Amino acid sequence: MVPFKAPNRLVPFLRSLPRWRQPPGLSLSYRFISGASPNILMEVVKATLKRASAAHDSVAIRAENNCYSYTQLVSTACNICDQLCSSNLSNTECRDRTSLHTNTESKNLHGARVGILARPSAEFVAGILGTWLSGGVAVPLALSYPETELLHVMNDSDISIVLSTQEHQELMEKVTSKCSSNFSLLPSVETAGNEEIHFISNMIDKMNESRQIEGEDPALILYTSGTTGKPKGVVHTHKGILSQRWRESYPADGSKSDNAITLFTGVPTMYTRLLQGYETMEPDLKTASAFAASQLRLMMCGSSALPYPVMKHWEEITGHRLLERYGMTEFVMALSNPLHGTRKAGTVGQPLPRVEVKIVGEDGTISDGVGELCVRSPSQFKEYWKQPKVTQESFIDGGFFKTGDTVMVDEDGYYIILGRSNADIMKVGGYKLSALEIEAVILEHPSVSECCILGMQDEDYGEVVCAIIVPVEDVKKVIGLEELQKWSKERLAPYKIPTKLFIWDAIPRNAMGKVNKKELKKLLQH
Ligand SMILES: Nc1ncnc2c1ncn2[C@@H]1O[C@H](COP(=O)(O)OP(=O)(O)OP(=O)(O)O)[C@@H](O)[C@H]1O
Repeated sequence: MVPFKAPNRLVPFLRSLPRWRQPPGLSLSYRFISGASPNILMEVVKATLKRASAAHDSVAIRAENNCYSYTQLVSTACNICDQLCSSNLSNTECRDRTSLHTNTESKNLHGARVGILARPSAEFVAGILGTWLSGGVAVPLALSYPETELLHVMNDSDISIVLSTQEHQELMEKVTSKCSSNFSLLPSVETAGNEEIHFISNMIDKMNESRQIEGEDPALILYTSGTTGKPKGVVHTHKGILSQRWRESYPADGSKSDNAITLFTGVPTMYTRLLQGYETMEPDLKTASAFAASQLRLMMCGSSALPYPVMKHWEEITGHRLLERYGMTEFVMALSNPLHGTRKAGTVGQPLPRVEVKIVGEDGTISDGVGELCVRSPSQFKEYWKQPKVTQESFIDGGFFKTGDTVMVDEDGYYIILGRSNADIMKVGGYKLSALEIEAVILEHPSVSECCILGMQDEDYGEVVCAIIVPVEDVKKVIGLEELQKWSKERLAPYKIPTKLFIWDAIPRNAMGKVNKKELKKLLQH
């Protein structure tokens, strides 16, 4: 459980990266400059540059046992910017290819898309910064994507150039050649000298004068996980990213060193895997791992429902009650259990500051019961890339985004995610059932390791409740349908009890550890 290295003070732009870009192994520290006006060139980049200038030696990123200073990060980003602006981009109006060092304003990719494929590393962060410096729009590419998925994202977002590291060079050269984009190696982040420090302060002056990029301009295109269909490109603006800036929430009381790792965030599958790893450890390693985890300030979880047994087990071992929250690629975070106060299992807490929510019933009216969650937030995306119709259909009056998730609010005002309206809400003989509710109950069974509930088509009932179960390893007796029904009967209403059961070795999951239920249904129905 120990090997994760997590951010202690997060640089805000990293918060905007997809969660598969923030796994264990990457940590960074941050002290941010506040009070900047929101409508000038790339506030996040500027703040990082300022930080580099004011405290060039302080650690910006820790990854894979190395520390990288702000100066190292920024000077590499500047090199990348140079590299991008001097590359021969086929579909980019790169007006001027003069050196960035001599003329910042004339260098601009004018919103050309730059794909970035690299492990979570200083190079990845420098790639994002360098892209923004050059006036490009960053499109992070998932390492786990097979070639077809990469091609979908690259063609869809019309990527001009892909930045990647040597280890992925062969693959990416092949893929880029198939979609007529260019390939370029990301330089490694290395030590910078005093000249660079001088250069950085010049850069800040130049950027302060510049008005090339406005807050409303696209900064990032994040592709959704593709749990419910082909991944869509979610366009985030510079202004939207800025609105996620973390305040100085970590008190500078000297109780922790600057380099202390204090925070970890993961998806439920990561915690499940960490717990599985923990179970196989020798006692000494178990103790050391549990202690190290207990020293963190905060541990969070999101992206799909956190099974209660995982939450409970994690708390028993590390002392951390996981803070569960709810977000989407489209607006990053919206609902969260509190930092201080009660973290209620099975809920995702309440709206974060400046986030407004509505629950809309099937008849389109505002409901205080069960309905679709609609969200309006300052960190909201601008549009789906090249999908104006889908974008338009995704909002209701007043600019509230339709999440497609069915929710309800409990007696304390905490939100409960009942699931994706089109995949997790089953219609069984006139009842509407939440697959997530049933999964949560079955996961409590001691011989169940993973569970997925699906509504399978049925002539009589419309749908019937079907369970796919992965048994815990070395279980003496694999659970059968009879035992499953007995367990469920004591905990669920009769119409929620599964009537079909599949026992599998593993449940297929995407890069985010999520199950594509639509695909699974198709598979099972054939
Ligand atoms: N804490 C949570 N509990 C339950 N579900 C969650 C939680 N956090 C996020 N989700 C689910 O994840 C969804 C957002 O995921 P994301 O933006 O990564 O794309 P995706 O929905 O998985 O993929 P796609 O949009 O391509 O189908 C939410 O709409 C919600 O269904």
